[in-house]
Amino acid sequence: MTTDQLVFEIKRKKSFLCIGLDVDLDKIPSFLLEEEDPIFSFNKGIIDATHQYAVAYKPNIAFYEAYGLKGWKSLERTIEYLNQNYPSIFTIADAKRGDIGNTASMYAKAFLETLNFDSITIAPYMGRDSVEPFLDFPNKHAILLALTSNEGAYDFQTKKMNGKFLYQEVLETSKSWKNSEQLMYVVGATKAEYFKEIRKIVPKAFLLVPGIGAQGGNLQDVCKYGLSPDVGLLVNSSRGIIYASKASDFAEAAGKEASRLQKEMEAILEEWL
Ligand SMILES: O=C(O)c1cc(=O)[nH]c(=O)n1[C@@H]1O[C@H](COP(=O)(O)O)[C@@H](O)[C@H]1O
Repeated sequence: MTTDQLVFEIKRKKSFLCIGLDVDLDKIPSFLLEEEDPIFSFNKGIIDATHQYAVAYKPNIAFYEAYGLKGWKSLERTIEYLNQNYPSIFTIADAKRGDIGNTASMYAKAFLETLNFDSITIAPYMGRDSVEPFLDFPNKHAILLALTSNEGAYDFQTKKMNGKFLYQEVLETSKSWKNSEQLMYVVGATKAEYFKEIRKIVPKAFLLVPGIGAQGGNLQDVCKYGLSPDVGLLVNSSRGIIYASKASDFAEAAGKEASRLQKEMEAILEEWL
């Protein structure tokens, strides 16, 4: 999907909500465990109940790899279901990959071609050749970890290098890479005080913002300085939506929580656009 198409969908749906499909078999309703593919059944329920409120879905690959071949099959079915039934939804493989060039090319093929996601999250610390293979695919995107939502973000990302924070160096340097217009960046909602500086470096780029809900980040704080002229935000919630209820009404409860966030986003967009 092109960035323009994503912006169009955000304006059409009045939403920049991304829903994280981080499925844990210990947390889904027990009746689903009797199904042939409980993870896919859960995802299908969540997607069907929330798609009108969201513009993106982000399965975190760890939650599928944890279940071996079966988990990988569930991931494959989930992305196929999204691509076939909701082709205007932006899809993110939250895989946090990063390796030397020829290996990066195979990761890119795996997620952007074989599984056919629109984008993938990437750890940028191996540098240019570890990222550029993901940008060789037209209309696909690499989402670089810039300033992450976790406490450990302060271990390296806010350390100074050449007088700049490491996350600033990631943002600035990556702008010079081939096809850099296909880059997006992860910035945690728990780091809202950094958005003003970040927008000075990447005024237009899309930011994927996890950390609202379960991690305590706040949508209003993110939007204060995080919005770009064309919105430029995808705000993710995983546990806060998909486990809104752990009973048989899980899909309905997820729909309600997604709708609540969409309405909050609509009010923000009305003022912004
Ligand atoms: O790349 C990510 O999506 C990510 C980056 C980051 O800085 N923090 C972060 O929480 N994430 C992911 O975003 C999701 C957050 O989930 P919840 O805290 O349940 O909403 C998880 O899949 C995390 O792995």
